[in-house]
Amino acid sequence: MNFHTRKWIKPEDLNPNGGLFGGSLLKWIDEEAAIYAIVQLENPKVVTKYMSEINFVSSGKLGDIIEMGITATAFGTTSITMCCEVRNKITRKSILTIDKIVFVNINDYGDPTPHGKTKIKYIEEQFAQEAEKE
Ligand SMILES: CC(=O)SCCNC(=O)CCNC(=O)[C@H](O)C(C)(C)COP(=O)(O)OP(=O)(O)OC[C@H]1O[C@@H](n2cnc3c(N)ncnc32)[C@H](O)[C@@H]1OP(=O)(O)O
Repeated sequence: MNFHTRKWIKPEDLNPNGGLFGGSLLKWIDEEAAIYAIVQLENPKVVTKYMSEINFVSSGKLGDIIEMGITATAFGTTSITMCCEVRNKITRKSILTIDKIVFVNINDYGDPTPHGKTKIKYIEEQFAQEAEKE
């Protein structure tokens, strides 16, 4: 799993007890998963359909640097399924895991639409292929 996006935990991200607010984390994950799905399916119109159990493994605190990792585990006809882990960038301690996040590829009317993708696209491979064509 590649960990791309990093966040620096700031005062506005905390809950009243001083730990990282779970709602903030989920908002970041939903956006991260949306971006991942948009890139993989090559369509900006994707929606969150389903999230499995969310395991808040350990808490984040003020000043922590965390990183989010998402990877595709299955490509359906109109859907893409991903798993997610958030961890402390310095200690590598796991903060959260989600086994299954499903996004659906939609058309202009909001209806599920086949995306035609079957495997993970790696940006490096795409650049290499484009360079070969030139
Ligand atoms: C990034 C964001 O903030 S998006 C905002 C939050 N999300 C939303 O507002 C989405 C609201 N939901 C919807 O609009 C609709 O439910 C839709 C368009 C996503 C799907 O409509 P549905 O009628 O359920 O579609 P349908 O039954 O054809 O299923 C579509 C795909 O989702 C999958 N799916 C449906 N329900 C589930 C579920 N509970 N769990 C896992 N996958 C599911 C199906 O298997 C199908 O995948 P496939 O084509 O790869 O086999």
